[in-house]
Amino acid sequence: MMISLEQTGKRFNYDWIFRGVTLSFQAGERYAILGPNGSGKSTLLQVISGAIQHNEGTIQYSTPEKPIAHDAFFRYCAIAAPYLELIEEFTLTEIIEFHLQFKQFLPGITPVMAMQLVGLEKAAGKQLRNFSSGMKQRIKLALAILSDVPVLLLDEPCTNLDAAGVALYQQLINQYGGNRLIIVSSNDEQEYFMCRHYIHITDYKQ
Ligand SMILES: Nc1ncnc2c1ncn2[C@@H]1O[C@H](COP(=O)(O)OP(=O)(O)OP(=O)(O)O)[C@@H](O)[C@H]1O
Repeated sequence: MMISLEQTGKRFNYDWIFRGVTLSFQAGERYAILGPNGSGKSTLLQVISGAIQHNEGTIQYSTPEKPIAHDAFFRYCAIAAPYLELIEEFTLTEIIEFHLQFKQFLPGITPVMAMQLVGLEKAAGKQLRNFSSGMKQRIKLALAILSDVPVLLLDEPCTNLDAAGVALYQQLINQYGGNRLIIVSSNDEQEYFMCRHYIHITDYKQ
């Protein structure tokens, strides 16, 4: 999967958050979107995901075989982000079952394994409303990283994680990141440790 932005810009009301973004995200590569609080990292990631509409320029998604329509891209990507809420009424087992109605796990990964990989197997029957914020973040990461999709979009992936949680995140990426396109929005090196390409959002302020 390749994602190409050409002179892409996003504004809220009269404020341009970024303009003139011309970038190509290549299959198998790992990118970090960097910048201070409020600079627009998360907005750029959401524009890339198609969750919010850009105001100028273009975004194109393609595989080596064919272009991917904007309204089909969601099938090819998994997202973990602070603003994406889990359904609090579900138990951990139920949220995994629900997730698997839309996305498959990587080959060989079972729901029980997914829980074990993030240290939550004992909480299988517990309602998510009773999980701590760090436990919820572990679930979001497992659901995203273990999904069998070619693109991972991670917004501040270590939000609410303690040191053990950060280590788990890094282990999940190392073990299951594979040859996928990964884009991380972050200002914490522990979150983008695996990235070789850096995008500084402040380069796109006009
Ligand atoms: N829906 C919206 N309406 C108006 N302004 C918005 C909206 N969403 C974001 N913004 C503004 O866009 C700017 C960029 O926000 P964004 O969340 O992308 O920053 P960020 O770099 O991810 O910040 P942080 O590091 O704090 O997460 C901020 O000034 C924010 O207030």
